[in-house]
Amino acid sequence: MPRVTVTDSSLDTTDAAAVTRRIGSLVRDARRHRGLTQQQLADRLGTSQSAIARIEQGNQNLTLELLGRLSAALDSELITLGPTGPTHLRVTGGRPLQGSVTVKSSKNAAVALLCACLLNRGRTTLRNVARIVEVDRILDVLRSIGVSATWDDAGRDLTLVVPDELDVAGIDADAARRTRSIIMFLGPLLHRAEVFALPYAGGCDLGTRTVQPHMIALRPFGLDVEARAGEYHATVRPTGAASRTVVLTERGDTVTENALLAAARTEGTTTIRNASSNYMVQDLCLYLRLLGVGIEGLGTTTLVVTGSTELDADVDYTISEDPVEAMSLLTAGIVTGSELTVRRAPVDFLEIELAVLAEMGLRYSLSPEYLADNGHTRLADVTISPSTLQAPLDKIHPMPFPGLNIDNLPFFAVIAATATGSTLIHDWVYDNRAIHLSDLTRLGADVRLLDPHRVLIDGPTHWSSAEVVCPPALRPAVCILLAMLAAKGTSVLRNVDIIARGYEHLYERLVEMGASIEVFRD
Ligand SMILES: CC(=O)N[C@H]1[C@@H](OP(=O)(O)OP(=O)(O)OC[C@H]2O[C@@H](n3ccc(=O)[nH]c3=O)[C@H](O)[C@@H]2O)O[C@H](CO)[C@@H](O)[C@@H]1O
Ligand SMILES: C=C(OP(=O)(O)O)C(=O)O
Repeated sequence: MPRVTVTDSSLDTTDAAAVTRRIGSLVRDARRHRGLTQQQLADRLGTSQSAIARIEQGNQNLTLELLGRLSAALDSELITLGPTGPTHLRVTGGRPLQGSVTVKSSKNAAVALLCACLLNRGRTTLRNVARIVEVDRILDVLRSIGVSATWDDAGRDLTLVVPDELDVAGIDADAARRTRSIIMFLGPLLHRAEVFALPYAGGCDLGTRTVQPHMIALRPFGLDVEARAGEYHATVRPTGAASRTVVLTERGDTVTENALLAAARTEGTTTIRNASSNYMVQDLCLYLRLLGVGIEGLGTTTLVVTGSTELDADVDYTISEDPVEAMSLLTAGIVTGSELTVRRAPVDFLEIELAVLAEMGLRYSLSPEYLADNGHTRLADVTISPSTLQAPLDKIHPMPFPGLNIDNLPFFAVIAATATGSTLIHDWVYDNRAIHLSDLTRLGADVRLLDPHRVLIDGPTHWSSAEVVCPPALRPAVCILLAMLAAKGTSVLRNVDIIARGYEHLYERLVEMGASIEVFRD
């Protein structure tokens, strides 16, 4: 959440009216972020709606006392004295978890759908949106170009309305540069402007992640992109073709989504070959169908899209459950030897993972399947029991869906460390993700990096507590936390802010299942 930071020097020089206006806009953003109306915030403060309106417009003198009450009412620090430090965790492990936990909706579908709303002239309501930093970053970017985004009172459903004219030049470049998903603005924006610029895409530190497949995929739609001075400079020259075939050079998830977003508002038929059929792509296809886009081949590697230049529908879409969250929660239970139920697990996208775990000796049962609220994705409750695990005979490696999900691969490292024998984990996809797994040695695991893509893990591990700085990558960071839950004694995980990029209330939910995790700052 943005906040005003007051230092001695800024107090001397800052124009008071400008600060009041800035705080007013922070109050408005924080209120909307919490899904509150002005009246609801006024009720919390015991004041009137018109007083809140004045504060938000920067027309109200603000005392420190009032700021404190506003911060408390919004559960958000609006003003800080000096820079705030990073967040750390103190984890006392070595005890089993118990009970049940419900999987939240996926980060990766949420970001795709937030980009997709740019195609719709009507209202988009996304339901069951995960409250994670990655969503906030895309929302910051969308709002900066003029999109209205409002949370409902419970803060779960998000309504997006896109204006006729977007202010692409006013884009919040800071927020944009911190997410890779900004690359998915190319597909929708190519319908809106002939020339535009976007900041370079960022994201986790996983080594080089190419954007070239996106450029190749969007060329048949007339998009030409030149990367210079930290920006993608896009030029669009409509091709006039009645139909087109896009052959993806990589079966990537976001590149498939970009091609879908471009095809959705392009008249005629687009055939996308070597398409990813992963979970976020399926969520996106289901949403686009609600907008009136024809899509055949859902769940396969050939998608045939019948687009329309005008997409104007008021739609509600409920984002499906996150297979990577489900895998994270299952891993928490497995490595702590727990009896635990993970509810609403999208088994559609966990089948290989569960089959590998069964081979390793995991005892688990599945409830009868039921459908997610999107009416499509198969869910089940997975109950795991304490099990003695053996290393698998073959290496564990990811493949595009329906293979083992690359984002689930790091969790197999922690699980393999608890199993007897040697497990080879081969991450052929990312240059830098496997490297972060060697941090598990700090907690006693025998993890050998054979080369940047392969780690050999010998178990079982006698976990020991340690102090570790969080790796700068989301999944490996969570893996270290889960290993700390397995390790007897008190561990400290430093600089955990990255975890909030993709997980909502992870620590609180683990604590509800019996984990001992304390959040602290320096
Ligand atoms: C927002 C989002 O949805 N992010 C997901 C998406 O990122 P995203 O779609 O951005 O993934 P990338 O394009 O970075 O692809 C991941 C890596 O795999 C390589 N590659 C990919 C496909 C292929 O057929 N061949 C190949 O070599 C790419 O060169 C790259 O190095 O997909 C990744 C791979 O599933 C996931 O880790 C990310 O969580
Ligand atoms: C790599 C990941 O995401 P992103 O594409 O957002 O960096 C991830 O979710 O693990």
